[in-house]
Amino acid sequence: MAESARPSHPLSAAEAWEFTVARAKDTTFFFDFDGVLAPVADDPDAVHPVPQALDVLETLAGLVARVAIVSARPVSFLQSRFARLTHVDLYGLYGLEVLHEGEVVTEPAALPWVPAMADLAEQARAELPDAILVEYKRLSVALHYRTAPHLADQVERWGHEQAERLGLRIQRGRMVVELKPPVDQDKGMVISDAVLTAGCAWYFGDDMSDVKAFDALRAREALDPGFFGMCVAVANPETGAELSSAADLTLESPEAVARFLTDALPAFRG
Ligand SMILES: O=P(O)(O)OC[C@H]1O[C@H](O[C@H]2O[C@H](CO)[C@@H](O)[C@H](O)[C@H]2O)[C@H](O)[C@@H](O)[C@@H]1O
Repeated sequence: MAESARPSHPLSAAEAWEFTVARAKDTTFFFDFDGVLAPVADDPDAVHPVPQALDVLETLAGLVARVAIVSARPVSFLQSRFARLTHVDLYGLYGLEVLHEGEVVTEPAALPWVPAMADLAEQARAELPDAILVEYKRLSVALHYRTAPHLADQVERWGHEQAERLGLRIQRGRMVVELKPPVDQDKGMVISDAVLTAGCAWYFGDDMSDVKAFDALRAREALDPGFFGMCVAVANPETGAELSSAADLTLESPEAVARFLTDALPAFRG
């Protein structure tokens, strides 16, 4: 098929698919994990991707240049959830970790922060109310108030004090405050690097950290008139409005994401 000019935004899903299919081998698909491939639940450890997502990601990876999951979860967690996907790349902890040739590679500048993060997780468990779920992720600590939303301000205050004391950065998310090392890495930087040689990329996200990934696609489009970026939001009651307003398209749920991709597969096969 002859290469057509990049479609302009706003555009319909059908227009976006048509353009993408025509340059499939030059296209990367990026997915956030929680809220995009997996439904949100009270316990972060109990979360699994929707089964239909596993099949469609693996199939898609055989049809396009690359499929990658870009998550705030550690790579080890993603591996446990996507063990049977052999052609999907994994970025963890906002890109501080990447799975490369079967090995987890960690950003060296972040490594000295491991002991401080372990101590911080212990301190959080000791000082915050029991209703706050403390998730230790080796290079960050997430403080979850989903089951105790009335404690949001207290968690926010505590997080700020610790960030100031230790020189950490704060990332807010859906009913969560996360403390991270002061290392320049975020989903926007992951996407900027990863699309340097791509002609087309899609990003599916639902949370505040995904806005930077959307911005990275927009910035790439502004630099390169040949590049096409498609930003897809997944609806939710917390950050949904902000994500939707920055997106080209909004889907209702992780199940809808899997359906949306599955429905597009026949077009890739001509
Ligand atoms: O970048 P992501 O893969 O989307 O990770 C963002 C955060 O996701 C997880 O928290 C969210 O999902 C939990 C499980 O459904 C939910 O309980 C919580 O309220 C959400 O914020 C994860 O636990 C965090 O570490 C990530 O930062």
